[in-house]
Amino acid sequence: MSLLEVDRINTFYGDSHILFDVSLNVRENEVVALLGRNGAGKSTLLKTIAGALSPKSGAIAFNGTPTQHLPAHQIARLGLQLVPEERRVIGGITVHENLQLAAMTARKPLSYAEIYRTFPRLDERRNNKGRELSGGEQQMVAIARAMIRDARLILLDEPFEGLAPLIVRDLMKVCQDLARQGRTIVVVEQNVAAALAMASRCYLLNTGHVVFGGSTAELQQKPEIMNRYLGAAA
Ligand SMILES: Nc1ncnc2c1ncn2[C@@H]1O[C@H](COP(=O)(O)OP(=O)(O)OP(=O)(O)O)[C@@H](O)[C@H]1O
Repeated sequence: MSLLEVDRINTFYGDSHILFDVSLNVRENEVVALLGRNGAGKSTLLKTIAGALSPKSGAIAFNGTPTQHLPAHQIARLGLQLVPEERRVIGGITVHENLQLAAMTARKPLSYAEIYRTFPRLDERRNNKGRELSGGEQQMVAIARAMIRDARLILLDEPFEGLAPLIVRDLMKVCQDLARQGRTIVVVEQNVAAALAMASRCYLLNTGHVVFGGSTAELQQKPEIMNRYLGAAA
């Protein structure tokens, strides 16, 4: 059974129709990439899955539970966490306090030791304020917050944006380790090479339609699709 099943959803902003009959599925322990040009609808799709937006039609099931009519906080409690593009690390409190805040809203929080084992850099910086962190460290806090809430499925919206290549490499490894430890990841990323390197499957969106769904190896063997829908980014 799939951990996440999205079946022909249609999402609107007011009168603007953004997602058209979008379907996808994600199995446990996978890293799945969502690719597409700016404005293709990738963030809208993540927000719809996380319950921040409600689809006008279609169905979403997380771990067998229909979620398309549930509010975001209830979906989060089922074990699905969205790490938004803007990261939302609180600048005036320390790294550890940011994690404590996340743990407070968890049903069964993970131990801090486990988080700091995954992110030794955050252990070193645990007493630093959020605003003192680099972009990469802030992204680590954002992912660590989803982890501490013991999320089974983590949706990452452009996690590598603005980060140096070495940090991107470290974060890619963390994401793959999380999948090996039993978590599942859906990642939206403009850095197509990084996304394809860490994911086993991918979906390609174009103006709100899924135009490809399959293994990353399969996509890489179709340069015409890569060029047509990803252009220079590929
Ligand atoms: N709050 C909003 N209100 C109205 N339209 C929106 C809103 N947010 C996004 N859109 C529109 O929805 C479409 C899809 O945007 P979305 O952010 O999902 O794309 P994306 O693939 O994630 O692109 P990007 O990489 O630029 O974030 C775009 O045409 C965008 O202008």
